[in-house]
Amino acid sequence: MTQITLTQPDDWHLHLRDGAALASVVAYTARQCGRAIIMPNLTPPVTTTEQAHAYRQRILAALPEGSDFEPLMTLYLTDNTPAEEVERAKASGIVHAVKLYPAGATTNSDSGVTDIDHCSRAIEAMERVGLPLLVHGEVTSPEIDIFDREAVFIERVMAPLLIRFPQLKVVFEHITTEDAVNFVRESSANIAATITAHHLLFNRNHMLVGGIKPHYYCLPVLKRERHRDALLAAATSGSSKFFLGTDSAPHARGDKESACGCAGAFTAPAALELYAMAFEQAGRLEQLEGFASHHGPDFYGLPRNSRQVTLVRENWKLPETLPYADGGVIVPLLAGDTLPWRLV
Ligand SMILES: NC(=O)N[C@@H](CC(=O)O)C(=O)O
Ligand SMILES: [Zn+2]
Ligand SMILES: [Zn+2]
Repeated sequence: MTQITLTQPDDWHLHLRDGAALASVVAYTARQCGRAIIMPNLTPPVTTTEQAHAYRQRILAALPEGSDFEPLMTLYLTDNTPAEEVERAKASGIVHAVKLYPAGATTNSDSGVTDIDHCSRAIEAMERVGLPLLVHGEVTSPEIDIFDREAVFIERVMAPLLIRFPQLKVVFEHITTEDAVNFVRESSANIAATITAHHLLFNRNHMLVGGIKPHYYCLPVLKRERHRDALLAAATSGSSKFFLGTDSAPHARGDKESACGCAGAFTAPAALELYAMAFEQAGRLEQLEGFASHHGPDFYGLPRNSRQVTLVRENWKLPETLPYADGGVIVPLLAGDTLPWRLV
């Protein structure tokens, strides 16, 4: 195959940041995707519909001239999110989901949920109005090994949550384990998952063998090959429960290449190309369109994009660095490497 034409994809999990950082990264996604679910973990986080409105305006203002990219906004769930805020969010038409970060689980999650029991009324409202809950699924207890945090979350938080709120729409975000794949497969149709390109392409050896490579460090952390295999099988299976969410998470080079480096892989500049590499590796390029462009909008109850995009088989080199906020630079994942597919 030398070229693939598919319905334009959307990114169902994206970090755009704010201010100068936003201005330096938004065009990469706008070039590839029709829409993206925008993560609310700013400092301070986006906890109200009013803040989501204002953030959406800043994103639109940062878009390249003529772009019709549509940011789909989310609210950051806290211990104190009132049910009324959920209703306001749904009524706004611009907020498409609410994001659960367990407090302390990941970048900018300090205001996250300390105990999901504090959120019962808000979650009950989401279930009632049909606003999906997006979940960073890791426990944060210090005694739980970082490689086990997703599996333990399923048992302690996710499974009980779904029993308590059987109609709630849930996206298990950026899943990284065979445990999560099986859990989502066996759950009802209102439970889906996003999978990143980096978790489809890499295991923890890529991050740790031959020297520690901070650009591969993200949360949930890369797991062993057995888990990557399960993720690749799920993504390429044709199941509508699995769809594209890059979790592209920009951090300045100095914040990654550091004695205490930030979690997050910056994949937006070559997102679709990276997914194509993974699907080709599985011998399932024909399943890319469903995963990238159909399953997400179908789950969210939105129309599929009407435009098409084309990938051509053509080697191109990802730049070593790209300009970032305040005169700094950012290093995309696979910087300096040659990729076999290129979006035209
Ligand atoms: N994935 C990451 O490693 N980092 C994300 C946060 C997140 O999605 O958990 C970020 O905002 O930098
Ligand atoms: Zn996360
Ligand atoms: Zn994320």
